[in-house]
Amino acid sequence: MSETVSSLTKEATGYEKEFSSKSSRVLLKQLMKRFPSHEGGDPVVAVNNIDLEIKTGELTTLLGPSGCGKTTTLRMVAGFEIPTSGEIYLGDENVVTKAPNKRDIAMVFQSYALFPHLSVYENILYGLKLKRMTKEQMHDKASKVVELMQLEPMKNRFPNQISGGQQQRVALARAIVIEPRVLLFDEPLSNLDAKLREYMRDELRKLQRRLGITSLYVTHDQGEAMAISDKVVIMNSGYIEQMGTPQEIYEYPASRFVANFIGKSNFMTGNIAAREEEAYVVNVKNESMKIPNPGKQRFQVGDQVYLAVRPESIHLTSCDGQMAGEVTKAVYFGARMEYEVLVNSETLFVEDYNPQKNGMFHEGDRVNVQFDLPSVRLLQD
Ligand SMILES: Nc1ncnc2c1ncn2[C@@H]1O[C@H](COP(=O)(O)OP(=O)(O)OP(=O)(O)O)[C@@H](O)[C@H]1O
Repeated sequence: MSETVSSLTKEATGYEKEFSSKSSRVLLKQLMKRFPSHEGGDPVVAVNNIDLEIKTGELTTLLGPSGCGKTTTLRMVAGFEIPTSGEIYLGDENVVTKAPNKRDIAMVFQSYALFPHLSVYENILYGLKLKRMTKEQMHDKASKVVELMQLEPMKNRFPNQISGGQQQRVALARAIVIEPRVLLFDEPLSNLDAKLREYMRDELRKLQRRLGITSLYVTHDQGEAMAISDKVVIMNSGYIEQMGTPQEIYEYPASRFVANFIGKSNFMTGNIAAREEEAYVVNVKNESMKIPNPGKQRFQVGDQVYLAVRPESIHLTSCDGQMAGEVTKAVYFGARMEYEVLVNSETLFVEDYNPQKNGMFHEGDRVNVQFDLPSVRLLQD
């Protein structure tokens, strides 16, 4: 493992200067993919008229449950799948009709897809053979990437003689050596164990930032998406549910689907009782709560809404609170406590990240529940 954990991104090698001028934005316009049904039923709409822009140098992640259309979108950008309709721009050029190898894109796969009969160095050199270059230029570029990715000690080994993490670094080196305009990642870390995965995730992000490569990344792992992305795109049944920075998506989810997909959330139903300049008054069961309005929502009096409350935005106290409840479950995790609390016949999930200071409660305890009102979100669906 020592070779694997040596940093991918040591001091600048000068390579990044050559690279950065090649980056460019990706624009998807009304992109759609419909697959014919295999069993004579309705066709499958895998991607449903999506619009998406990935700015130059940004890393955007497609995140969503299995079957939501992430991989199909990525494959259309790569040119492996032909869209039913819509446009794909790389820079200012619509590349929809271009073959994959003419798009100036490189892809990193979950399976690494290295050539087993070629050494690490030959694998990296391989992509350059398709370019019009002298041997000297090819070796110059390959050597720079070997240095950048710290693959020198293993450059003469074959893929089966290095670890999974090292193989993925070679796959990444092979992708960046051709200096593509755009880098595509299809669940690149899924085959690695949890610790290495986290390490590689951070290294990959550092490298991507340093080289400024416009990147589109597919994962179903929300932690990975939050950690590496400039923007996260949440997909659901072929649609884009929401896109934004990780913080926007977490703090301002646009729907219950997003609030539940990124992190956990409690949902309580309520009715808008009054609208004030800076807040909504919402009736929840027999209580009334004043929720500060962050300015993005427009509800009318009488509207039914869902109050989305993150588990860490609910505090338990033995003193004053907004509602009374009973602890039905209490689990100690050291750095945090997790509780289930029965309030007005609904169970709320609560996390306390400072239990030593805030005090611990036990199953059966009567508690008062305090909501951190500025972080409560009102959602319509
Ligand atoms: N070649 C195909 N023929 C028919 N249907 C397909 C084909 N490829 C994908 N689909 C369907 O299109 C939908 C989207 O699939 P896609 O692989 O893009 O989802 P995904 O979000 O990447 O899922 P996962 O996380 O499981 O890889 C699914 O319903 C899938 O069954």
